[in-house]
Amino acid sequence: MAGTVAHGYPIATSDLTIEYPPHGASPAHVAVRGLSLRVAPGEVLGLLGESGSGKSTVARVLSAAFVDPGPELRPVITGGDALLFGVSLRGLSRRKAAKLSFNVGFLAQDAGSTLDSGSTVAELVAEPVLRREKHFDRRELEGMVVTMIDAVRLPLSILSKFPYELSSGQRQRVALARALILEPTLLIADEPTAGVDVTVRAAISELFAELQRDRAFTALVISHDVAVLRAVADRIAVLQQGVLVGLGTIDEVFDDPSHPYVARLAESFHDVD
Ligand SMILES: Nc1ncnc2c1ncn2[C@@H]1O[C@H](COP(=O)(O)OP(=O)(O)OP(=O)(O)O)[C@@H](O)[C@H]1O
Repeated sequence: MAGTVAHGYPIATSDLTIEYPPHGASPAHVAVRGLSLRVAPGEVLGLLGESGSGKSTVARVLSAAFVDPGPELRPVITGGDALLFGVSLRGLSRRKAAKLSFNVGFLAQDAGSTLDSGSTVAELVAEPVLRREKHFDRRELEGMVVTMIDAVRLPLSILSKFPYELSSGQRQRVALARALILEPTLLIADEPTAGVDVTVRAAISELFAELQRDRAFTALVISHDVAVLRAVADRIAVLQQGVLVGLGTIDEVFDDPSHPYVARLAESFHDVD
């Protein structure tokens, strides 16, 4: 990619360096260094790496135009660039951010377990639409909510329930419905199976893959779980200590690991196979 960033890709980063500025007694911290990636339309790229490797930092930078993580968590691009649909995220104007937000959905880490406990499922799934357009036609919205609940394979009887009345898998399905109701062309999903019982993780991954096939959205899926990425991702990017150490299909990356960390990962993965 030689330093230039391609236009038209849902996600393109070029030599991207991301830093957390100094905060109180903590010095500045470079969390991602020189990351160059492209995600093609309709592709699902999995971002894999151990805890602290920089996965969430990438997600935060890519979604910063729509979700402000708060001053302590706000990472800054200090080198290279990141583009969404050809729009640079460095010095993004409000107008461009608003325009991008029509195309990009974000599924935050723990989205299922942080649903507002005072709202019903119907209200929770309708909320992103009403946030964008306060006076959206109620009848049409009801139809959209029902379609979405059906799409995430939940029974309609769940619409009047509150999050605490649901299982972890059901809550995560509600979170997915909220992320997809605005029909984003790009979805950034940070650990879509976090907070979900181990027994239903595979079901959530399969549901994600099915929804992606039906709706053909592009996605960046962050996970430390190879099984999740095997179910949903076309290619994976492996991060270690903020540096890209592997990129390709899962088999390409693990069958020919050019980096010792990836080789170790591949070994541990084959052990459990
Ligand atoms: N708000 C912050 N201020 C300073 N440093 C931070 C901040 N958040 C994360 N970091 C540091 O940046 C690095 C990358 O963290 P990040 O949360 O992106 O990792 P991760 O791969 O998503 O980890 P996990 O899988 O545990 O969520 C880590 O070294 C972490 O300590």
